[in-house]
Amino acid sequence: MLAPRSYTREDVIELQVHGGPVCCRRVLRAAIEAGARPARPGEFTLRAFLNGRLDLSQAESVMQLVEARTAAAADSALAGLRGGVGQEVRQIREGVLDVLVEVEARIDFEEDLGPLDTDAVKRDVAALQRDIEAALRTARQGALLRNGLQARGRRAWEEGRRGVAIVGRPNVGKSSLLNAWTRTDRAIVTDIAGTTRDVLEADLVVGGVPLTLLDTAGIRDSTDEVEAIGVGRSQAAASNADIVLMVVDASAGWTEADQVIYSDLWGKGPGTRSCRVKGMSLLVANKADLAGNQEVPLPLPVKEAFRSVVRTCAVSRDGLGSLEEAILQLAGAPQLASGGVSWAVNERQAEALVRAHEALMGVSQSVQEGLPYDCWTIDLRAAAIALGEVSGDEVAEEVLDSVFSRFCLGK
Ligand SMILES: Nc1nc2c(ncn2[C@@H]2O[C@H](COP(=O)(O)OP(=O)(O)OP(=O)(O)O)[C@@H](O)[C@H]2O)c(=O)[nH]1
Ligand SMILES: [Mg+2]
Repeated sequence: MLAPRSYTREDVIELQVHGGPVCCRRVLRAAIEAGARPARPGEFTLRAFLNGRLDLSQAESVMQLVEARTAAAADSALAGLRGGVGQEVRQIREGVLDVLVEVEARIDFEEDLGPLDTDAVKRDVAALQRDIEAALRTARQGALLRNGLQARGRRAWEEGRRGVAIVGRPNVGKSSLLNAWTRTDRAIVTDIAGTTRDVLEADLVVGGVPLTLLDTAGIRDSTDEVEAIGVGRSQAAASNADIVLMVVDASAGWTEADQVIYSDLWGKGPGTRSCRVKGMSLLVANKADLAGNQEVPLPLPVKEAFRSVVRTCAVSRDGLGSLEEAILQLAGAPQLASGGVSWAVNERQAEALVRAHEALMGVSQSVQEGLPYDCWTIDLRAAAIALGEVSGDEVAEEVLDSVFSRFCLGK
């Protein structure tokens, strides 16, 4: 007799995914025919099988099949196919496999198992989609960091390439910030509102990440033709930037003019359809030296729109360190430094995450439309395979081929 615990849950799942539905059902059927019995009534699922709650003492041939697959999984591990794994993605994949197992077991054994809890499947799939979205966000942050937050040349940002845009109403100190930050006097600074007329760029390296700062014309309604063109360019820079720093005057607080700019650029807030800013947003309360210790009181939606508020004084350069920290934080640099997202900066992997997400959309649709379980499992399997490509759990084709030719599983 083979001890049921001589294989791991993961091994059987490997069998489940790569052996395909036929193989998986064969294993379950063989187990049942060989006399496997559930320890709890009604628990005649592959999950019970995995958790050792099916009595498999009679099912020796089944265990041999399982062990054959286990050997294949071990082969692939030896071949280094699991190197550089993203733990988050592996967990998502396991979630997908759990759903797959549940659905697949119903294909042949619904009468033993009772109906599938469709609502639970919907909930699980939606949660898995959210997890993938989070992983994608991390991936994009990684890509952002790797490529740098750059925009080279005016044409570059006009064409949609991006950087860190400094926007706000006239005279709040945007140009002074650029000068202080880059330790230059590139931008003209005066106390006349409307000094800056055009987008001005300066390159900077922050924590190893190259940034292109874009100083912009103060945004306001203007009858001056040149200024109005400049304002249009400020708005375009804000919509295309990876990060938008909205600068306000800390000593004046949140003014009506700030609110007008906010509503124009952020609409009903980040992520809403009315929002023109696609990048991440930070609020900079400049002229902190004139504001004492007073915080800038902000309307709640504004507070929620900006991940953080940084106080600066462009004259003394105070607060620039905190500003740099906040930017690196936004760009995901701390995780990158600790190795957490190093897996995520690969375009191919991000593409696989998108594929997994699309496959799960397919599952939701199949559930919604009441399509047969076979349709659900096709997409669930596609999602698992795409995620496996990222986590390194996907075994190479040639390994599978050799397994099929050696053991004739599932075909
Ligand atoms: N006390 C104080 N004054 C500042 C600070 N930052 C800028 N200023 C002054 O504010 C005035 C406007 O500064 P700018 O940098 O030209 O402002 P801007 O936002 O670029 O203005 P526009 O180009 O007109 O949109 C100048 O007189 C600066 O010296 C600061 O942190 N503290
Ligand atoms: Mg200026």
